[in-house]
Amino acid sequence: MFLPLARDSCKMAAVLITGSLVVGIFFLIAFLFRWRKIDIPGPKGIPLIGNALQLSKDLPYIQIQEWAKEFGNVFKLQLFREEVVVCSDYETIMMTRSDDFAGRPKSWRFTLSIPGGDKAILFQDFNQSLKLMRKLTVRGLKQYGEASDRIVDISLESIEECITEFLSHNGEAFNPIIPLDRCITKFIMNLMLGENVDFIEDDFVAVEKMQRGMEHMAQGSGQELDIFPWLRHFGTKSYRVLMEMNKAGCDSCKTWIDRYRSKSEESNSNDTKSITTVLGVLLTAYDDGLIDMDNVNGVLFETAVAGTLTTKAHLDCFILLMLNYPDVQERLIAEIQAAIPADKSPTLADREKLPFTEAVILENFRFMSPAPLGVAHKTTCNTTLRRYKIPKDTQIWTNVWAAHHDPRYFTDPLTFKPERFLNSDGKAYKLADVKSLFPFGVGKRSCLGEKIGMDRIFLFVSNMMHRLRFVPANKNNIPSCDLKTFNTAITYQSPPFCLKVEPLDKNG
Ligand code: HEM
Repeated sequence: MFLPLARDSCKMAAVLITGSLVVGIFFLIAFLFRWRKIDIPGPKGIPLIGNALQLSKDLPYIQIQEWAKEFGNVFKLQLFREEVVVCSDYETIMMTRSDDFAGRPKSWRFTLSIPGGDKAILFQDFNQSLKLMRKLTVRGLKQYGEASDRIVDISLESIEECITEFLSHNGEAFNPIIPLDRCITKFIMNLMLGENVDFIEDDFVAVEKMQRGMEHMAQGSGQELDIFPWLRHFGTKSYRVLMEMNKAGCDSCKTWIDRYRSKSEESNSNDTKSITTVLGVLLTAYDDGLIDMDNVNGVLFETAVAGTLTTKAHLDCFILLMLNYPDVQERLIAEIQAAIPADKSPTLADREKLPFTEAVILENFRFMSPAPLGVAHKTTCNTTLRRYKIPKDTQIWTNVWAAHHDPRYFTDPLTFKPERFLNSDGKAYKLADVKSLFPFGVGKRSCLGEKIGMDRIFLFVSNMMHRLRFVPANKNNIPSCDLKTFNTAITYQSPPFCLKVEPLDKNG
């Protein structure tokens, strides 16, 4: 009685299992191939992987510029399951300024590794919470009015320390990157915590760890978690590394908050909770129940990283440019020495007197484009770009480097030529006037540290060139400022190099 029934059930089970497997495989293939949904031309990729392996890891912006020549200034890349729309010229990039393009794609590797995940700014999607976090951070950075003088003071203090360290080598060769890094990090720490909270060696080590972690991820480490987020449930090695990064970041943020709070209590006042520090503003919002600790940690982490890596890339390149273009350096020195007395330090009020200095800074921004591919955006609704329909949630990349090297806007674009930013009266253009130059991004997600970044770079360049001259350690082997020799990971990192400095006396 039971035997035929058992055989039937076995058959039934076999049919069900096979059927489920077939359906499962079908859905898996459909999921992996994700049938093309955006009708835009682009380079042909290989099944499953798309163009991921064709995209140069070190020079993606140059590779993308080459594809743009073949497929146009709006084209599509397929990166595993993800379709990415790339904009490669000034006009198209300007079209992405609207709210339609102000989202951020979800990146699991960044979300997992950053304290607060995507609840801060850089990786948060376009929503009310982002607007609040941007507003609070801008208030904390306080870049205007009297607070701007404070930024100059703390900036000059860290630059002075860097100059002293450079000069302490007494004409011997040294690697400038560590003192430079320290100068930039100390400034950002002061902005975040206030000058009352001491900057200690551990802070420098912590920020450096955060920077390295971000660079590794930007270069692809943990990428498989973006493609297959479910892998995180299996505790893979990448996942564990990202979680360690997250923990280290949270520990540093906690230390900073504890130090800040105890300084507040020590002085028995609200002095350190002043609205002119990023952490002060965030903690007030936290205490008022407007935001949670993930928001606070996330902004601390992002300010520490976004505020240092980009400035460092720019200044690192500036030093290399001075070694490679000694005529430009001599003209800079001559301008600064003539305009600023030897016993004074250049300040922001001296900008008008230093047009060539301003032009060198703009040309450095154009020449190197510190974030050559910007930071990926995402469409917030179904929209259009030129003649193409772009669905909601599509990733958008902007090739800022290509736009900054477009011969229609910048003649002889591969040459470093600061004069291009001087008008016929010898005055420098302002960044806001040069529409085709946008190193800080465009639209609703543009950099909120733009003013601080610009002021700080001006103070660094003018004060350095007021006090010293950069000289190659070996005149027959000058370190290259060719970006092809640099690592690219959101921003650049030059290979290590050495130089000498000469102090400038009153006559330069
Ligand atoms: C040379 C200096 C700097 C450069 C070239 C630079 C460049 C950029 C770029 C290209 C973006 C992406 C814009 C986009 O998505 O369209 C960005 C975003 C951002 N930057 Fe900067 N940055 C600099 C300095 C700073 C500083 C000093 C801070 C903070 C103190 C800062 C904080 C941020 C933040 C929080 C974002 C995210 C904005 C958002 O997603 O809404 N940056 N920056």
